[in-house]
Parts: sequence; C-alpha cells; structure tokens
Amino acid sequence: MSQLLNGHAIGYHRLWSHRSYTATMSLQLFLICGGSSAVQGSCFWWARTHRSHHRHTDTDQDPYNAKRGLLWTHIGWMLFKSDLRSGTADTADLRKDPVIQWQHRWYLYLVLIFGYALPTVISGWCWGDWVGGLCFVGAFRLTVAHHSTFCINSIAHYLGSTPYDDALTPRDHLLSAILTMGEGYHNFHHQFPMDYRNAFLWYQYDPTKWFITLCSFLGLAHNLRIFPSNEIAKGALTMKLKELKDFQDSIQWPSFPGDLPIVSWQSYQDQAKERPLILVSGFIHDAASFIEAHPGGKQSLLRNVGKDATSAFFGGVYSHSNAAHNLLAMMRVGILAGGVEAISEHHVPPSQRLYVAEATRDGSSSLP
Ligand code: HEM
Repeated sequence: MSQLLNGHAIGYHRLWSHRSYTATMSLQLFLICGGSSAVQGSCFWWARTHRSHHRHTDTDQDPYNAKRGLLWTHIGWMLFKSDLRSGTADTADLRKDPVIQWQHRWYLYLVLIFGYALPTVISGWCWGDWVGGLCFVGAFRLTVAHHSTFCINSIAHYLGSTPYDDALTPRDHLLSAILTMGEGYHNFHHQFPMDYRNAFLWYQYDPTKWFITLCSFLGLAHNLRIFPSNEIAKGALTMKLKELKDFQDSIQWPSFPGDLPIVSWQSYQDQAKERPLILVSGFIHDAASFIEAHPGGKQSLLRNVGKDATSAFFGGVYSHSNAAHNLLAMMRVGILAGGVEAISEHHVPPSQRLYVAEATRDGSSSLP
C-alpha cells in the first residue's frame, strides 16, 4: 500500500520512465512529491536508469542485470561497489521536463520534507505520536516501499511464466504482482513497456493501472496508451505454439514419405511371403508387431497380407478410428510403385493434418 501511496509506480515508472499516459500539472506535482517520499533517487536519475534496464536487459549495461543473481538485482547493485555502468538511454524528454528538472534540483529538500518531515509532523500534530510518525510512517514505510520496488528487479525476473516472450528473464507471477502493487506482470511489461497497464487481463492484479484509470475518469490523466491487442495476441500465440512444438517434438511420428523406398508390386508380393505386409492407401505397412493385438482379430489382418486393404480399413469391413489410422501410419515401410488411387485424407493420418511447423528462410515447412 505504501508503494501506491508513494505514487512511485504511477509516476516515476509508468508516467515518466515509459510515458504511458499524460498527466495534468496537479497530478504531476502530487506524483513527483509522492515519488520523492519514496527516497529512491530523483525521478530523472531513476527513469534514466530504468530506461537503461529496458534497453540493455540481462546484459552488463543493465544496472540490475538478472544474470548476476537474485541478491545483486534486489539490492546488491546499489550496495556494492562495481565498475559496471548503466548503458545509454534517451533522456531528451526528461531534460526538457520542468517538473522533472525542478525535482532533480531540489531533490534533497523534497526527500526531507515528504519522506521524513511530513509523516512525522502529521502523526505528531494529529495524534501526538512524533516518534511513531518518524519511525513507522517514515522509516518503516520506506523500508517496505524499497523492498517492494526491489522485488520488481529481483523476483519479477526469476519467478513465474513467460507468456509473451522467453528470450529474456522478465516473468509474470501473481506473487510478484501482490508484492509490487501490480508491477509483477513483468513479462508483459518488458514486451509492451509503452502500455499503461502491467496486466491487461481483467482478473490480473494491477492497482497502479486501476489508479491511472480512475485518474483518467477524473480528468487528471489522459492519452492512456495501450499496445494493439492484436499484437499482444500474437505474442501469446507464439509462446503457446512454442510449447506445443516442444510437445510435438517429444512424440514419435511416421517415417517421412520421401524417406520410404518405392516398392514394385512384384517385390511387395515377394516380401509379403516373409513378413505380414499390408497395403493401405498406397503405403505398404509391416503389421508384424500388431497381428496378435489387433482388436478386429488376427485373421482379418492375415487375410489381407499382400493385398490392398484400403477399402476394408476405411469402412468396407470396418471404419477404423483416427487412433487406428495414426497407428497404421507408424507401420509404413514403403510406397507402392505407381501407387494406387488414394483419397487425400487417407494419405495423411489425422494426427498430421494440423501441426506446428517452423518457417524456414525459403518460407517452406515440413511435416513433423
Ligand atoms: C495394419 C492394419 C490395421 C490396423 C493398425 C488396425 C487397427 C485397429 C484398431 C486400433 C482397432 C480398434 C478399434 C479402432 O480403433 O477403430 C481395430 C478394430 C477393428 N479392425 Fe482393424 N486394423 C488394421 C487392419 C484391419 C483390416 C485389414 C480389417 C478387416 C479386414 C480390420 C478389421 C477390424 C475390425 C472388424 C475391427 C473392430 C473390432 C471390434 O471392435 O469388434 N482391421 N483395428
């Protein structure tokens, strides 16, 4: 809660670092004073560092490079001396922004006033607890707010899923979102940083987004930017297809037709005397491993050895299931020379009519 009251995520992060909406002067002043009370550096410094983090994520030019470990990203990058320097970031807009420059110039005084003096004075005057104001509303609130912000750099790069892109470390997780007042849908945020939302699905926890939406209703915030939902859907689909492709790659598939030998009718007849070969849809199958297990009986298979069993398999005797068709394709050992008339849907097993293919440079793709 202290994080939201500080207005740090609303102002420092989504307004000034990412320009994801515009705010009236009154809201800007409220947010810059609230942001000062968080004692996390001037907004100019913070936004510059944050832009550098986005531009150089997971590299040594990223001030909180997740590859350097959880402790480093959480707090180490500020505590320990290091020769690392933040990479370049465009700050032209921040240099021209009068509110940002004003806060940067008077930052120390603003910290003392809003970070310590105000909490102490309010508690002292209102209910006589000066020490409680300083310790609890001042120091304790700051500790909580600091660690809440630190969690964005640490656990939001370690915990959770990557629903939009898995090239870098940012991740989405409800726990990170709860700890950071909604900044925990970090995979989404790194993919679509110009979006004023960190979480765009209605059930995802993002109080910062709700606050900005409320300000928009009140006329205090304008031009709320959202990334085109069609493009967000593409990112989500890409990751789902990737997962499906991994699953697809873990499954065994029939031999690629181009890899099968072309067998003459005479050769088929000769070989069928040695082993139980059955012709279905132009493909020659070796049914040896299935003869005993065939639910339709051993004899129905043996009767068709060396023959064309296409019509029997596809309804002449029994209309086999997709599962039977898929299993049959695994038994392919050759293609009959000259072929036979085969209905195209009989040619491709049901399990291969829809599949995930990787586009190659020439735009072609092949069956799994
Ligand atoms: C190698 C080729 C074949 C394979 C892999 C195969 C596979 C199967 C499988 C998995 C079933 C269980 C039901 C289903 O999934 O549809 C089945 C049932 C059956 N098959 Fe085949 N089959 C083959 C060839 C044949 C042939 C050539 C005939 C007929 C001449 C035939 C006749 C039947 C019958 C009648 C049943 C139904 C059994 C029942 O439930 O009463 N099958 N087959």
